[in-house]
Amino acid sequence: MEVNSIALIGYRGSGKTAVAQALAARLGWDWVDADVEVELRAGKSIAAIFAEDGETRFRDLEAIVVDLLALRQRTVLALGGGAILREVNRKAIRRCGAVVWLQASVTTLERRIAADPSTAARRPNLTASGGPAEIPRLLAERTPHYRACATLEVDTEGKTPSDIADEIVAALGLPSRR
Ligand SMILES: Nc1ncnc2c1ncn2[C@@H]1O[C@H](COP(=O)(O)OP(=O)(O)O)[C@@H](O)[C@H]1O
Ligand SMILES: O=C(O)C1=C[C@@H](OP(=O)(O)O)[C@@H](O)[C@H](O)C1
Ligand SMILES: [Mg+2]
Repeated sequence: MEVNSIALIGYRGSGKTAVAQALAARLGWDWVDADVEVELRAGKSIAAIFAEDGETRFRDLEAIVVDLLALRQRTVLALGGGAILREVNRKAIRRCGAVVWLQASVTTLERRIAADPSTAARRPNLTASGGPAEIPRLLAERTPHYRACATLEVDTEGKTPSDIADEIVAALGLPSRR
């Protein structure tokens, strides 16, 4: 099957947003971030949606956005880390030509999340503990879903987003502009 769209999945901090931009530049495609689209629809940040309307409202908006974005052609789609939680989203994601699971260790995820200035607005606590403590359990819970959706798995440890974009282009056999 010809690959005419790519979805990036993986835990928070795996690099979906950063790699989507690098990958789209290689391919001459558009890129889009599901979290940005949710914020535009809600007219507020993800942290504000969680605080004022609750996580379920965020997940409902995310499902609408995923359904629409999965129809795009020549687009790299950066999903939120929890987009794979709903079966309806997993079905939509599988409609993309390729689904790439970006992987990193818990330590690396923790470090990237803590250093990212967008974390305060985009990554509210998902459990009562919140913070780094929730990562190992949620990653373990979500891993079967990432695995079930992915058509390609990429280890991001020690690689830059640019390296990772090159690796994906090569693995999918797509023509690169570089
Ligand atoms: N391969 C990488 N190596 C080092 N830092 C990275 C890498 N990928 C992403 N980052 C950084 O980690 C943070 C989270 O990346 P982001 O792309 O927002 O992840 P995600 O969208 O999967 O949550 C950002 O500050 C980003 O610049
Ligand atoms: O893992 C999650 O459930 C979430 C991940 C975030 O996206 P990133 O994976 O881009 O950080 C964002 O969608 C929201 O905070 C929920
Ligand atoms: Mg992101």
